[in-house]
Amino acid sequence: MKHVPLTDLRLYTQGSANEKREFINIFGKAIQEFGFVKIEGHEISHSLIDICYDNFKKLFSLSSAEKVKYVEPEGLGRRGYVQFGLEHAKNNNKGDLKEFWHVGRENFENKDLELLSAKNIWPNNHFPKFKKDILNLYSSLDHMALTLLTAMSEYLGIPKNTLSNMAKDGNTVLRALHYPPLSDDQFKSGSIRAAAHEDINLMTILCEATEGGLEILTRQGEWLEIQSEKGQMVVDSGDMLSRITNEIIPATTHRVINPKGAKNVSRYSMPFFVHAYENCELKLLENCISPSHYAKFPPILANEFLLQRLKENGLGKKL
Ligand SMILES: O=C(O)CCC(=O)C(=O)O
Ligand SMILES: [Fe+2]
Repeated sequence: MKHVPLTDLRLYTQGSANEKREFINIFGKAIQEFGFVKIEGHEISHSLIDICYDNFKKLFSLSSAEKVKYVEPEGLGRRGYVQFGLEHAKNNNKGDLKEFWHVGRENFENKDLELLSAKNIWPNNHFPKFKKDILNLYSSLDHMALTLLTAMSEYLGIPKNTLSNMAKDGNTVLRALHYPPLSDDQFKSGSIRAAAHEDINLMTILCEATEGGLEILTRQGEWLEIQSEKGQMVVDSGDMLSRITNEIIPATTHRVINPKGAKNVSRYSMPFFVHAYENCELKLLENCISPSHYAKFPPILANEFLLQRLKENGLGKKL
């Protein structure tokens, strides 16, 4: 397969029983066997995505001195601004050529989880509509994520709300990324925009990026570019889903390469990292159990797993 499979979410949300089954199979198989899938027919408006990109472009164009005012005091980068070059892929000490901003959940059904959650950091009042626009996109993506996790549970043959219940009130983050144009020195440094990595979370939904550069490592070991097209979301699964499914749904390695030649412009992207709620126990799903895997994947709380992984990515240090 040389192309990322494409499917239409309306088959699942509005289709007949057969169409629902068709979606579940295409979606599940694509994630399991290919690693990534493109989804059209979702309800997230293109104009909302554009509005959010405009907001973030303005934010990233502030001076560094202004932006560092929005760094999370604990230095974990869970919310607010994370400086250029700070995050790196696990087992890679070269910082990625990117800066980013994280927005977390504001509306919780379970108030205990709200108390546990890191608080969002909002830019000052030069950005009057920022919060409203971004939270609007957050809740649309959250809704889509719960639908996709329901379909994934059906694919795995487990009760259909198993995965969506884990992500309800989840510690999910919208990440807005800015990859600035690169200097000659940066080109020569050997760093790339985002080095090869797997996502930490259950599932990631990527809004279409403003430029190309995203590549996935196919199961045959080749890098394959993913073009994002208008109206399509790109979806992949992360380490948390891999862990609880006993690697039946592996996390797929991907990266963002540097622009080639003269096309040295900024790239913006907005992945939505779907996480389990903070004190959710990540344990092997019932029908994925094989006794020999318990030693490899002992149960762990979602937040503990996240903190462990953030540190491995260079984000655990106090600044
Ligand atoms: O910028 C992109 O298209 C992907 C970013 C990514 O993989 C990540 O931040 O985990
Ligand atoms: Fe990623």
